[in-house]
Amino acid sequence: MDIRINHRQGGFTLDVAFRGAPSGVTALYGPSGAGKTSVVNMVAGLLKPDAGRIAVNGLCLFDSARHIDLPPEKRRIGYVFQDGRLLPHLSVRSNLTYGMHRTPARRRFVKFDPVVELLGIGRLLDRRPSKLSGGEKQRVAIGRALLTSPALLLMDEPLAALDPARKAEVLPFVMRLGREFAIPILYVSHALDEILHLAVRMVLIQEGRVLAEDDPEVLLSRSDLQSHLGRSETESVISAVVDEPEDAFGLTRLRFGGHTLKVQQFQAARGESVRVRIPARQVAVALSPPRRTSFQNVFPGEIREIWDHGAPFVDVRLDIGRPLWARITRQSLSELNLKPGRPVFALIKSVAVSPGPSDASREKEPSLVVVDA
Ligand SMILES: Nc1ncnc2c1ncn2[C@@H]1O[C@H](COP(=O)(O)OP(=O)(O)OP(=O)(O)O)[C@@H](O)[C@H]1O
Repeated sequence: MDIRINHRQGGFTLDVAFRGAPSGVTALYGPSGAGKTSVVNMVAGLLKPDAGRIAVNGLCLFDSARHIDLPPEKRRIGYVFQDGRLLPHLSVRSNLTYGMHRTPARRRFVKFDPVVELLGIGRLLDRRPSKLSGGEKQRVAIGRALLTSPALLLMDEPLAALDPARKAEVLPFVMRLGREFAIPILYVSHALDEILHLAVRMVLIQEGRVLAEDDPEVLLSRSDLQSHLGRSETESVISAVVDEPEDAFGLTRLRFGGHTLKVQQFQAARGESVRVRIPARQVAVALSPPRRTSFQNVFPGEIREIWDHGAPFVDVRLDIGRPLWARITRQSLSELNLKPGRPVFALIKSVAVSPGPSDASREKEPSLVVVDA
């Protein structure tokens, strides 16, 4: 993706540029009113930018300098809206084929049966949308968009209208999309949980501007972005792989950057990719390797940054091969004389594990599992 947009609407100015990931999910994340839907509508061709360029997979959709502005139906884009927008008078099957027949047969690379199977909607084909649950409607809407064989799938908060149970029902299907179809997905959300399940890349947008674009793991480790992430507490996100689903002590062992992280056993397959979320308050710091301790996870590292946000505690960013935040009191900071560059040991207590976006083996519900070790 090559997206560069300048646009004014009322008192709001949009001035964004980002590239996104060539495949998998790129998340557009930001607070309400940041301009996310406007960006997606401009990529879809529903709203015309004042200036800029929008290209996807080598196809130029809009270029103000070259006077290119393809109409929506020529853009090869699938759009999944928050509210599904199925055609009420048509069956599920006809809603699906309606999308398919919009694309000429020679350009169709997404086939009906695999989509129906992937989304688990085979038994719904003869029903009308009014006889579907919210989660089922969204799965059909995703199927309809996919069956247009798009070069890019736009998903604007596709889970936002669903209750937590329906959200958990649909999320695994979206996860599978990203890895089973080589179609890049631009996914709008203001739920970090969703992004950590799905996104290989994250574009942080605020007040019509891109603040940063990177792997979510990297963005979430940056202290300068913490106040823009809408999180109530500092935490680190580390990608890891399941090394041993159940060891001799009934723990699951995860591997990242040469380290082994032991967590309470959860259902996982060896080699599965996961994202581990570690709240800063679950990490302690020691100057020497603690002996005879109940902490299972102790990693050597170095202090990189001390982030003082004016509270009785400070957040310390460690480098243990990956960035890791620890929350300590001001008293500990002073007594241990902690400073950037100082070698230390990180003691991790509790973490939460969720399936990562690149994992192709997991079919289970991806709710976060909170585990202690
Ligand atoms: N037609 C319009 N005319 C004038 N201003 C508009 C118009 N449409 C949207 N805006 C303004 O543009 C800004 C960006 O809106 P947009 O819907 O793109 O944000 P968003 O990040 O998608 O928000 P949300 O998460 O609430 O959907 C907002 O300040 C909005 O009020």
